Amino acid sequence: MKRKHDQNEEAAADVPKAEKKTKKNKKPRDSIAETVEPAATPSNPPEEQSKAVVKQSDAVEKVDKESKSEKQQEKELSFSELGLDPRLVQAVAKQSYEKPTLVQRRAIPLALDGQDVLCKAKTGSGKTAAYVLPILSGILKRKSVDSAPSTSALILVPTRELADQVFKAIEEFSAFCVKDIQCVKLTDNVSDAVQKSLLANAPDVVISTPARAWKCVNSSGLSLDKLRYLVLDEADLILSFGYEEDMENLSRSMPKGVQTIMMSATLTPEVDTLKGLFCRSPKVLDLQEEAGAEDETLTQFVVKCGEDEKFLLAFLIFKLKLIKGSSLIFVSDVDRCYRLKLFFEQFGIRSCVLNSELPLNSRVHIIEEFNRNIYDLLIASENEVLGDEDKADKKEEKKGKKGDSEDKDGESKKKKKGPKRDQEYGVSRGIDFKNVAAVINFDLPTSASSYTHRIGRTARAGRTGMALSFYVPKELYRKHMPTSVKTAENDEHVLKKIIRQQAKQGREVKPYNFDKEQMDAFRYRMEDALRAVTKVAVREARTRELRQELLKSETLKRYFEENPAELAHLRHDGELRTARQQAHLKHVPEYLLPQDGSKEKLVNAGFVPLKKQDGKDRHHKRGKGKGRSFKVGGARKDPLKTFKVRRKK
Ligand SMILES: Nc1ncnc2c1ncn2[C@@H]1O[C@H](COP(=O)(O)OP(=O)(O)OP(=O)(O)O)[C@@H](O)[C@H]1O
Repeated sequence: MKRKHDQNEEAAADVPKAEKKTKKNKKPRDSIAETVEPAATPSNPPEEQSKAVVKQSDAVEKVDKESKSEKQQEKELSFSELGLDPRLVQAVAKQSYEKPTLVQRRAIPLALDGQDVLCKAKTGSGKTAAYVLPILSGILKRKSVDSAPSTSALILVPTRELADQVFKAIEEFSAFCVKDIQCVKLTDNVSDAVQKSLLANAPDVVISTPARAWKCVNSSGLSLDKLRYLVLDEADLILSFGYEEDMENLSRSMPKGVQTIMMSATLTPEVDTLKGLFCRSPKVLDLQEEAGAEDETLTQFVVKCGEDEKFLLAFLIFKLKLIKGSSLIFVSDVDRCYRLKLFFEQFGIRSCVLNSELPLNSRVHIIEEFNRNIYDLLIASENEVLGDEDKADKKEEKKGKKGDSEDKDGESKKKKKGPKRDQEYGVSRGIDFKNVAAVINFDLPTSASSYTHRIGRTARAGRTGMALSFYVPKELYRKHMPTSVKTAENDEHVLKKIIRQQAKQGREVKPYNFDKEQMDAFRYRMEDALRAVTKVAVREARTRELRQELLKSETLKRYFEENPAELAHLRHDGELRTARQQAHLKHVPEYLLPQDGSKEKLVNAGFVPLKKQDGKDRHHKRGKGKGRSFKVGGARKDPLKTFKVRRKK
């Protein structure tokens, strides 16, 4: 792919690096002192020297205080101080956003100033508002002097789900200027004629995936002549979704002087390529590090376990309700979604499934319902559609050939499977799942960047959250064939990359050990349930759900459009019942439960592991009836060290 790099751009891109270097190397006291007062030299008499030292330290303190208060002041900035249109500030207040987030404080003024911005900020940090608000503000300003309709902004996103989400955000932010902002998304399944008519009135903002956008530009449905803003949201993913050609075509159709804003959770070579195609000397905001560990609201754990133990752990965690709030469980492929759902069904644990096979309407509805806390458990698959992001990791880390070829193989297989599924689907990419207490990587992703995107679904916008990932060590891989997945072969290798990448961001991924003895008491139930979840049952479940969802999605679509209230009653977490039903598994007998009455939750994160193994045997077994019960000792303040389960009365 050709790049339009010019020297200016490269120089501009280097600026933040240089700034960072000076920031890192700068010892504030020394360097500030040098500029404030000359250092004592032999020519200065001793009293003068001591006066100078006193002066120096006074001055240093003053500057320190000033820079602290500047930072503090910046932190306390309100939306109304950012220079946005008052109608937008009003809409933001309606959303109950108290203060702008870091990315909003930094990006909004630059965007309002007309600068190209390339922004790297962590997932869930509020990037959508950071570009939507200044663009809407700019459009409103233009409209106050020129009301002629024209498409001013094109927002490109990698997935349909993300397009829906951005569309909703724009609807909300333009609540007080509805007449002045027309927004259209091109990702709905409508005929070309309908799409043309939507674009005929030159809506102010167009949201699309690159493929749709190019199709419309190419067919003259979408005119970019008056375009003033271009946004590439989730820029790191756009090329990995295979939109290279569309992006190149679009870049050639861009009029001069378009202001480009690129948002990304990671800065990959793909982002660099897009920067070359679309940006003029962008201001690069690397806010990932600046957000720093102090703002960290996410706790990350990894659990080493065998392939079947993943099912055992999941059963324990959800049957004993060890997580407070809703959880998003990631698995490696669509079959796995249904295997886990049917497994949960055996124990009466309700869950719903989200994957690329389901119709778009169902997917959107499932996400909406999940965000309304209707479901506690959502099982999602993503990898079978998106293997490509591994490339970025590999380019970055120049890994061994073996791993590469394996992944490429995997990729090509994945691509062959492609046509059946929606290539524009993406669960962990930019979708704003609200109030997710925990992300469970039931199957570890195949790359560190995928991990970043997955865990970004929790701990959003300052809320707390937890990520718990299972990984299978080499020696346990393929030791339980019915539950084995191919991706687990590289778990250890991927985990190393994940830990390294998280460490770069000042985040720690802590190992966590469950008490095997406690787990073993539940093992036979897990095995019973797994035996019932046969390949045939999984296949049937998959077909049945697809049939049901198609029915819900298509046949009922019009009805629900007319009766939106009824939509609330359409659930997606019903039992599929394709596996042998074992009623006894739905109840956990008392003798299996811990003896003490209640259970504590992990502070703010919602998760209470069974027991932390720290080498000391802190639990006391007690004989009781035919089963075992246990009491966990340890500090009460640390919920990681204790857990109690409420007995059924
Ligand atoms: N200033 C704010 N105050 C409170 N909540 C906010 C603020 N800005 C955004 N949010 C909320 O934070 C959540 C995450 O925002 P958003 O989806 O824009 O994040 P993001 O950085 O784009 O994440 P991702 O990289 O995963 O797409 C949303 O629910 C949004 O409503």
